[in-house]
Amino acid sequence: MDRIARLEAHLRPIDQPQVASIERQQTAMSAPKAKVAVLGAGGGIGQPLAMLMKMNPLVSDLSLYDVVGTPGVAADLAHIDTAAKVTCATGPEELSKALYGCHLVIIPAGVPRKPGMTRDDLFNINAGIVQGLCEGISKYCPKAWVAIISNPVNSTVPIAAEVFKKAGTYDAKKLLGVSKLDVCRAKAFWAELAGVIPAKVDVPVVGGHAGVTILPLLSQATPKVDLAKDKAKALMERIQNAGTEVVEAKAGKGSATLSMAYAAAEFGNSCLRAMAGESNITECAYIESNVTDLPFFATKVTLGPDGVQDVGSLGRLNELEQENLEALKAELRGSIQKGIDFVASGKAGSK
Ligand SMILES: NC(=O)C1=CN([C@@H]2O[C@H](COP(=O)(O)OP(=O)(O)OC[C@H]3O[C@@H](n4cnc5c(N)ncnc54)[C@H](O)[C@@H]3O)[C@@H](O)[C@H]2O)C=CC1
Ligand SMILES: O=C([O-])CC(=O)C(=O)O
Repeated sequence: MDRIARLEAHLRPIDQPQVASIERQQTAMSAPKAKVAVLGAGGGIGQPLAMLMKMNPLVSDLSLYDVVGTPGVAADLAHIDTAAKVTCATGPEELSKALYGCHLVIIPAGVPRKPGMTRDDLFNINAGIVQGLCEGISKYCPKAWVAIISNPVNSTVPIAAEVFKKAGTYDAKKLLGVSKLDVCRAKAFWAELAGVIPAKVDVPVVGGHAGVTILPLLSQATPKVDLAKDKAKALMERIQNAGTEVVEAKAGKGSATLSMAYAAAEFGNSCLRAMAGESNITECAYIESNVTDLPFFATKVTLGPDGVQDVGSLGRLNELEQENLEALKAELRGSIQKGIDFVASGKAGSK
């Protein structure tokens, strides 16, 4: 190769993948550093969620925790050439290591449904798991935002609140039940109906995260689609039963994992963007609320640097939605109380 050819080779413009990789690294370098923990990282949701968080440039440290299987997931993810540094911890004696210094903790730990079960049937196992993990959070990262995926969300979020209250670390603005998958489903189904791409769709979903407590506000969906009452009712029921649709299709092999991982990664990204000071970040989330007479309720919220900044109102409901709102209250109230009573009873010992 002569001198000119060597010089040309040296000056050859870098290719697209290289540019993308450099841009990712630059974004990550200029972004605030966030440590994110996934508790239940070895599971059906935990693994793809951990991968999606590994790809998020706002994450500097990704902490993977589970009672089993974490080293394999961590070794695997550590070979992805993104900036987030992966660490892993296994079992309660390593929980402190997993949580120390975390800004955001996402919890998909616990058992999933099998066909024929309700989410509430998971309470007996998952309530204690969430309680134990939240006791750890109150000790090792009491200022972290906490996003709870473990079912039954209608009860596990009140459980977390009670644990934090007992420990004196409760900040209602930073405790978020992840109901985003209901919004993803509502958007996917509405987009099909409206004949547009889901990115152009908005559908608020309020209430809770189980059966009839899931209340999609189709009258407020955009773009507008004129739906007869029976069609709107059928679509509302499809959204309410969408989790069961997946449980049945998986026929005993668990519940939604990939769509949930996607929803949680998007939700986590919103939390990190808000934490970093970006404004106008909105999500639907199940939080402590005074929008209704129930102590916890999912609505649209605006996230700010310190957690929930504004809680959206319900807006105008049509007759069908108003009927459903009244109908869901008894079940949701019962699930909330069940969570509160569980912690008060001291049934699950602290770890
Ligand atoms: N909020 C929502 O929209 C959704 C919630 N879920 C819920 O998410 C939970 C997890 O579902 P999958 O990932 O499919 O279940 P999975 O069984 O595949 O994974 C759960 C993981 O949690 C781990 N785990 C159990 N006890 C633990 C503890 N004490 N500390 C840390 N990790 C622990 C298990 O070892 C396992 O790796 C279930 O409760 C499910 O109902 C599922 C889909 C949607
Ligand atoms: O249905 C389940 O058990 C899991 C879940 O919460 C969902 O997919 O919405």
